[in-house]
Amino acid sequence: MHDVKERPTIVERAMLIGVTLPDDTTTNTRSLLDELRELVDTVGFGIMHERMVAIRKPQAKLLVGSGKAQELVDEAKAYNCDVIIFDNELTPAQQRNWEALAEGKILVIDRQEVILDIFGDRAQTKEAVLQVELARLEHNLPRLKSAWTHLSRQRGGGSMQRDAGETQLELDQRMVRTQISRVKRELEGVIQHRETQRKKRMTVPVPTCAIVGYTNAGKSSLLNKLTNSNILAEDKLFATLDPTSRRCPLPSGQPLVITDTVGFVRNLPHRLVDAFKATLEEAIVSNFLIHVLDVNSPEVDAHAQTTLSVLQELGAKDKKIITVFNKIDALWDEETQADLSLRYPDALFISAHSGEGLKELQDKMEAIVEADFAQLRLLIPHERYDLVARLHREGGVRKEEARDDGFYLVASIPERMLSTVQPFILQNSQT
Ligand SMILES: Nc1nc2c(ncn2[C@@H]2O[C@H](COP(=O)(O)OP(=O)(O)OP(=O)(O)O)[C@@H](O)[C@H]2O)c(=O)[nH]1
Repeated sequence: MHDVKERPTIVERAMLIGVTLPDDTTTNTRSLLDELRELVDTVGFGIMHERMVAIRKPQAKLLVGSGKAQELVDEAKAYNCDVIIFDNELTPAQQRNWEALAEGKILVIDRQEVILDIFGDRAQTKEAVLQVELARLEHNLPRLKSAWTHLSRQRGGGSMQRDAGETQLELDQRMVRTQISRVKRELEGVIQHRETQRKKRMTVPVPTCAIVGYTNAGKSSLLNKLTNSNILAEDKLFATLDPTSRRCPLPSGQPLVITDTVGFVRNLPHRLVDAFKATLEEAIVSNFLIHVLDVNSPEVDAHAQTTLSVLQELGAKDKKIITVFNKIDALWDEETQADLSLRYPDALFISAHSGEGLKELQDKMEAIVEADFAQLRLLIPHERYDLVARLHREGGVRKEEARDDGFYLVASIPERMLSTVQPFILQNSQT
């Protein structure tokens, strides 16, 4: 777009603002800003000043009253801030009004934009990259008149001209709409490809589990720990898995595929829930979930709530969930554990670092797979009793039932034997 011009300074000095309403009882403002602070740190901005503001009623123009807004802008200037970041969501008009109030000298954004930026940096698969691009374009479209479009543009030193004429604005809007259509088309292709891959994977019904939870709870660490403790020879069957999915057989030899998912954050912008559907979709289609919580977080209940409500939005809340409180090695307050055990009676306490509690976790995982994975049943003819004997030797048979027409075995097939027994798998059999 030709209306991009150099911005004189690189944005790096930020003022954080959290606005609360009287009925805002979900969590206290201090912790709201704690989280925003972490997000802003992640994008590499220095935080010069923070303010929490309580208001009675949101104002359409600036969210807070004009007098208060002026006071906050003056503070931002006094602290030499280049950017004001709101924990609250701002409408495009409010964003413009704030920037006008700061005479175009201060960039005004909200946490959604910060999250978009972080997700943009983390997107790895082609689909995730496209999804983030789409979310960003849709976010920018109603803000085109604004002085700046995006943090990364900022950091690169460019920005969008504030005084673009109406015609130029319309041109820009059309261009963004065209880009949106292009990205959507590309996405359709990628999604179709993923579906085909997944169907291929489903032809051998191996149980799957997704690790979900708040950002920084230790999901990736847990996946690594579980995987390292179960080193397995290369298996071509799963060579096409998404990079975040790994084979992770249980100690009994029961095959299992575990997927790491994107970390949740409070008020995950809706367009980002869509954007990361690709990763989260693994949670929807998996057989069960491991919900990881940081035992040391003072906001652990709010985090649990956030994760469960996003799962609900995705239609995955009725799945079996194993709740684990991670980082028990770093817990200094024993009362916390006692209190959490009372409130989350089924939860386990683990440490992805020290390995504490992992055996219990794996036992629970085995129990769920055994109970739920009824479709992995084999019908083996009498004359192939050698195969049944081998399954026994390999520790793979949990239940065996002799039937008139053959042997009926339930679940727990060692991964190395999957291709051997595949012709005998009874798919979707509930009998
Ligand atoms: N003390 C301790 N620290 C842990 C443990 N597990 C993870 N951590 C630390 O917690 C931080 C976050 O861990 P990750 O595994 O990256 O967390 P995540 O949930 O995958 O984070 P996102 O990728 O942001 O969603 C890292 O600094 C880990 O070293 C644990 O059992 N004990």
